[in-house]
Amino acid sequence: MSIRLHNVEVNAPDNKNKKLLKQMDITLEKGSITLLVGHTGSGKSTLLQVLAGIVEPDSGAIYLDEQPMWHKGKVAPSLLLRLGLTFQFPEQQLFARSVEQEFLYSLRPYRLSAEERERRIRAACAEFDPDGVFAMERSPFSLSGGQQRRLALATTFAAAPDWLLMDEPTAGMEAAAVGDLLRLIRRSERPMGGYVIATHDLDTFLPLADRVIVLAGGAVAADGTPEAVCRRPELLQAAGVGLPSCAEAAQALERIGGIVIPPDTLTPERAAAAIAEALRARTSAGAAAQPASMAALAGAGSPTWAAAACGSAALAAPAAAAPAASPGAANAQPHAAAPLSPPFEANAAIIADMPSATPDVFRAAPCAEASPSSPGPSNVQPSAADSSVLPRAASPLSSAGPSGAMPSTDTSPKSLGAASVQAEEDALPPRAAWHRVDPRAKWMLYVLLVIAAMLQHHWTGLAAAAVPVLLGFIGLPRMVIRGGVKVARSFVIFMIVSVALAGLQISFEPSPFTLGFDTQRAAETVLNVSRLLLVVVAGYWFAVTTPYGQMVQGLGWVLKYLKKVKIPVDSFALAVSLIFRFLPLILREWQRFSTIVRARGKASLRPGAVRMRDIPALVVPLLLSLFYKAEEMTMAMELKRMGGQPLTAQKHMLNWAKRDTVTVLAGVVCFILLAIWSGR
Ligand SMILES: Nc1ncnc2c1ncn2[C@@H]1O[C@H](COP(=O)(O)OP(=O)(O)OP(=O)(O)O)[C@@H](O)[C@H]1O
Repeated sequence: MSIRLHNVEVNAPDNKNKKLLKQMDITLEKGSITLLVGHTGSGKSTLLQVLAGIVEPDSGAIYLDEQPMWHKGKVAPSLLLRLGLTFQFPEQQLFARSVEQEFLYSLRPYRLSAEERERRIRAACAEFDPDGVFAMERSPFSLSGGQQRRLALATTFAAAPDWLLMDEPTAGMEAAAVGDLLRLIRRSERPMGGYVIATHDLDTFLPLADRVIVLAGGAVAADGTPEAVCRRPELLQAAGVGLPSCAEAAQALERIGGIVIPPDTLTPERAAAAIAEALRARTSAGAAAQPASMAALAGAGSPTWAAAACGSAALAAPAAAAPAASPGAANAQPHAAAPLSPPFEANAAIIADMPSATPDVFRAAPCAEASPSSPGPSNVQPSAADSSVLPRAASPLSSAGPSGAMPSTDTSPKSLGAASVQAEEDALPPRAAWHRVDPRAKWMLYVLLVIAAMLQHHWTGLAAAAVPVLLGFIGLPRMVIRGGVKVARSFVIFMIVSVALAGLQISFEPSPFTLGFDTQRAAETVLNVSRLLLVVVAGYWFAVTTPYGQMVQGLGWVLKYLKKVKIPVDSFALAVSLIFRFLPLILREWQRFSTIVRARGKASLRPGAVRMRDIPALVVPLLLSLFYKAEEMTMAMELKRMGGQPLTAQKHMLNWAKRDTVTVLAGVVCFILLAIWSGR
């Protein structure tokens, strides 16, 4: 079973001109372990969410076993059941009242027998909870961060999906837990799918992987075996990834000790073997510079594994340097004499084709090193030794067809640098014009429009009052407008219930009782509640166009005149601004829960939707988030006051401009017109 992405592109939800993923053409073959690496913000999590059927591509298509994943904005549950995603932060995916409920929520879509469920929970706990902290009745929120990460992994592993997609699985985990996870991945057979792991932890995962996809600015910058990618350290560095420790140590060894070993010895054991072999070759060639090299190596604080590997061979080496006389010693030439030993030149040439080549190129690379025609010794990059050191599944790349081809992106370090600068520019949030307006002007506009709306007693007046409010949303990101529609939709349900109750007439005479509906009273209620709806929409506009700090300052400024007459306005300002701040928070929490329901509950829903039956479960995490946020805000407020400057006095941060005067004047004109209208 394969996952295939064909020309997949994903736009930022709030800015369709910003591409989070560009032209992704990737095939992940079954049995494979693929790493997604890249600078922070390069698109790893987004790609994982696309693979998991959580984010729908804006263009292109994704196939699971050649079946299109998305159909009319949804993914079929049968496909979702084959995909398991662990999120970057465990708190993004845990929500239940107890550890047991977490497991049951993940396993429910699989409709297992009670015994099988029990067996899987026990097996997962045995793997991920060696200390026995997962008491079934315990709240997941009482676990430490690392324990939460283990629980998140345990619930996903218990579901045993074909494809395990893990976002930074080792973040916040101690070494022992990382070791447990690696053992589990190595041990598990995965005939139907594979692993895709987004990570910055190259040391841990490179030795395990079959394939590494390097992302930069939302595009594939390099794609190949771990060894092939390590042989192009400049690509990794240009993509902002950094090098695994072994590759760094190999560079240091060459720089300081003049000892060349391949940069793709991915484990300490392989690196040590390569160093020992290089030293043996040098000794046998009569080279004499080793003691000096070793002293330099030790003085430079090189990794202890390198020093240990050099150990006795170094002491036995002759004192005088000698040119590499035999072909077997070619790899031991000092860097100054030969910047790249012959095998490295060969590799560089092969991998220089990487961007436009198929993954076959990367498979070919290790073989090229061992080619009999190669002037270098086979011990430089022991491809045969690779498999003996780290047994792994047959490389999925060996069967990669044209669909696995990499996009013909220019991945020279220079262009990657340019791509990351471009990506940073793209990442700047779109500045809606309203964000630049002084919050005091927005407060005044808001108050004027709300009072004008409340003055209206007829539908025409209310419709006229709605016009300036709705005009305020022009130019705001689509995501914000969608959020507003959601708020309004919930309010409309409240309206329908209110109107139905207001119009309902129950009379008990004559007996038993008669049921009627007073349309006039219902119509009055519709008008009243619609006025309220307009106030809510205006409040939402104000909240989404005003950063929190500005809102508090603006409100403080409005209220400071009351303060002069000894009215305590600080707490009022805080309370009002918190209410505004919580609206977007609730929307965000809703989005998070929708993601959990689709990823863990395997619900075939459109992004942003939540099943009715999951709503009770949403209440607890929502309240918790609100409490956390409130606590954070309280602390921030306290800190701000520590300088002895109350919030309401921060007027100097605000800057009144001509556009603010125009905004207030426009509000005054609207207010006067609407007030006249309401009096007709
Ligand atoms: N909902 C969103 N709206 C706008 N931009 C977004 C959204 N989600 C992600 N992005 C942007 O998309 C880019 C890729 O984000 P993503 O989380 O995929 O990166 P990443 O490689 O996983 O980063 P990290 O290593 O820090 O987790 C970032 O620039 C991020 O700011």
